[in-house]
Amino acid sequence: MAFNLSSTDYKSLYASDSDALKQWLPLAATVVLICLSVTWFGLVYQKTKHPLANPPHLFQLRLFKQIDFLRNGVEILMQAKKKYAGEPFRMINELGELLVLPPSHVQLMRNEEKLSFSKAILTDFHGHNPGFEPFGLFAHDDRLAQTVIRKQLTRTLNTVTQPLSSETTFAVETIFGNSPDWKDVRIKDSLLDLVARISSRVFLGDALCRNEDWLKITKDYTVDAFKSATKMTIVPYPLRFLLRWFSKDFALVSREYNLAKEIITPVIERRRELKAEARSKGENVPAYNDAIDWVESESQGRPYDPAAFQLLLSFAAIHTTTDLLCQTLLLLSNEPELIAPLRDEIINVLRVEGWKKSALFNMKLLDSAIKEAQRIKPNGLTGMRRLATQTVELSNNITIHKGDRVMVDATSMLDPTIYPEPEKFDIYRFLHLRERADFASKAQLVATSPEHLSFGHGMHACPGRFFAANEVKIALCHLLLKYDWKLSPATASIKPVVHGVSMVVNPENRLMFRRRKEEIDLESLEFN
Ligand code: HEM
Repeated sequence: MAFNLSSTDYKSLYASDSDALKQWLPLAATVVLICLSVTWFGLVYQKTKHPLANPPHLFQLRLFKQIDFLRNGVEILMQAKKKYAGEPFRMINELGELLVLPPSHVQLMRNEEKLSFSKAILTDFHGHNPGFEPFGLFAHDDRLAQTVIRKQLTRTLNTVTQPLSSETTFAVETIFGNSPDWKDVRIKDSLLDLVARISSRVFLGDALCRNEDWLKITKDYTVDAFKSATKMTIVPYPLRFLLRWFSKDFALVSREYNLAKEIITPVIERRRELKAEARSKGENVPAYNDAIDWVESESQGRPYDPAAFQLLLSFAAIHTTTDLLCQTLLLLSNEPELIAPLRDEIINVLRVEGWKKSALFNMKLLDSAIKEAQRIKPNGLTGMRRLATQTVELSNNITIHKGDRVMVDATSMLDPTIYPEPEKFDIYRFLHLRERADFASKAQLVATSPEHLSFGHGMHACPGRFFAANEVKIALCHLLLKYDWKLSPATASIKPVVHGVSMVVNPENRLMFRRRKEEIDLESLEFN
């Protein structure tokens, strides 16, 4: 999952809540002055020997470096990478201090149990606060969510193709309509709606996936939680408790969490009743093919928080998948001649195989195009976020101290020695790389490697990537066969919005589309 916000979100991040804080300013100023000196000395004289790439000036607040990083992160990272060639270095990013390991260290740290992804998320998203329960669940020792995704969702992927495709039919028609005339749309909004609807079909079943209140929460929670969490991070530690009481963003996150509970709890209670009733009558216990049921069975009666579980899925899945789908469609609309070979492949495969398990696997050019879209705009230039839960000695004498936040330099995805002409969107790139013995195992969309870190790598590599890959492919089958696409004249550039070293599709980008007659009826295809 990539944890990114749009430019609009960042603007409001620094704008709101100032009124409530004004009355606390005298106290704040005193505490800040004390923090300031402590922070500076703390930052510069660290226990670690790794150099700090962007140290604050004498008595400069770390907050200013964090804001500076949001604006100039790419430059700071690239200069540090050059200066400390191949060596680890520290950097102040928007969340605080970070140890950046060079790409050569990916294999050393990928399966290190003392480097925890979920604890990093728990810390960065302040998961102990009310409304932030999903992040607590994320980092729970029993790893319930990770297990449900690995054991249930991924293993039964072929059984969700049918609901995914059926819901895509409904969602695409609702969102894009059937007009043969060209229309213009802010594409990210439309695709966010599409992904929210079809993911919710699999996560919550058919009773809730068209519930507008839920659809709003599943889209908004991630953005609002991210905003509040970042705000919490940039406020000095001793003042954070004030945000909990006075921040409107915090109140919003709590409201969304409570509303999610109100929506989900009755459905779960009803299902539990129906199951108990069936058991008592000795009848077949009703089963549902969705994440509500999977987590019920995986938890084996242990108490867990269903709303937190669903919001965790929303957080991990909705914006990340939207960004990838949107990036792929933008790049294709920028060069519409690339759409024809993809359509041909989709038609040829579906005509022979229908929606059978192997069909999506056999759309190899589509797979390559999506992976290439992900490579050309990685979700960040650093990856594999980790928190050291204990001190770790990597085998090359690098010490990572307990409590260190660690990431890896992920710029390999744009490295011309690995990917010639890295700025070129070559939809055949990974298809051809499948034929190279040294790259064959790394060339599929779901494969992770040090050369392509968009889904991370190692023991914490994204467990939802198999589902995300299928979902993006199914969505593209519908979107490419049913519509023509081109850039809107209102879209001067499809460059992403960059904050720090994170990159997201520009939410202002617009596309034009018109209904075309699809060569095959996607609704009438066989599923088995
Ligand atoms: C294009 C879509 C997606 C992208 C780009 C993405 C990316 C990532 C990344 C980069 C990580 C961290 C991996 C690491 O650091 O090694 C991650 C972890 C994770 N992702 Fe995804 N993700 C996507 C979709 C999904 C979906 C659909 C789900 C759920 C169904 C999901 C669930 C998770 C979970 C639970 C983790 C934590 C794994 C752990 O704690 O070990 N992701 N994802």
